Amino acid sequence: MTFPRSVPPGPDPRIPAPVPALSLRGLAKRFGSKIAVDGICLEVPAGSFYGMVGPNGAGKTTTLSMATGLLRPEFGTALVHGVDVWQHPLAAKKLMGVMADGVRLFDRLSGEQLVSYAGLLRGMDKDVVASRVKELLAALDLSGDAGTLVVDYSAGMTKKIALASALIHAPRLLVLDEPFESVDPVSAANIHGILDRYVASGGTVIVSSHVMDMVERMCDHVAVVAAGRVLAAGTVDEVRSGASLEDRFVQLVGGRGHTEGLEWLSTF
Ligand SMILES: Nc1ncnc2c1ncn2[C@@H]1O[C@H](COP(=O)(O)OP(=O)(O)OP(=O)(O)O)[C@@H](O)[C@H]1O
Repeated sequence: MTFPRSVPPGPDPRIPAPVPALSLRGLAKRFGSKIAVDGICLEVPAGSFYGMVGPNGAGKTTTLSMATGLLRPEFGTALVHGVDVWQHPLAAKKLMGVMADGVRLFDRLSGEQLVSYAGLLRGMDKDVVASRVKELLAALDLSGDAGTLVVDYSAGMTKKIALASALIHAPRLLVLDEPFESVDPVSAANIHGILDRYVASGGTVIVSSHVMDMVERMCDHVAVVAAGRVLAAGTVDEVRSGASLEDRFVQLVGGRGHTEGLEWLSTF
């Protein structure tokens, strides 16, 4: 008599593994003697809402800049949906929408002109660009300031117009460095809604943020980065492992700084 053989656990080898939206392999960057990014490896699953958190100077912006073709890595590779960002930058950039932190916009254009320019630069039809610009400005509550020069926008408005420019070509992957900084709560909720819908329809979002609470509410995956390395990465539940993300973050990153030596602050 023969017994049926038990099926070994694990993925079916006949089904190819899904290609991650972003795959970082050993990315590294030094500025002088400062190691900003120390061989970061990260897989961002397609269709995920991925948060990258870390203390000031952790290497988040440097990592995202290397991942999106803005800063050449010293070592390592970045693949967007399997396309090497540094070997095939045009193909990779077609798949991405990027809102970088601290990169200057063409701020002598009006908001409407800037977003239109972003669409036309990507070879989009001008009528499609015009209708999408209108919809994006309305969704981000910027219709009333469509004709205002970006140089005269507030910090939050500038974030929103940069986001509109990143969305205009309907990319498969959105990389947003600090998208909520300076943005008011109503606009933040609007942006959150837009991003949720985008992820629900199959897009992937990566956001860097310092706001743990927001990342915990918004993201399904998170990576904690410090000193240019990934300390923990996975689903939000895996990373926080029963604690709040903020507590887990403090635990991983090494606790709060000491405040001794500031006695003079209470001598007024
Ligand atoms: N252009 C540069 N020249 C010299 N050092 C740099 C440069 N850019 C970044 N660094 C250094 O690299 C390290 C990582 O900086 P990075 O901006 O990537 O951190 P971050 O995690 O984005 O920080 P924050 O949360 O404060 O924005 C820091 O020590 C920073 O001083």
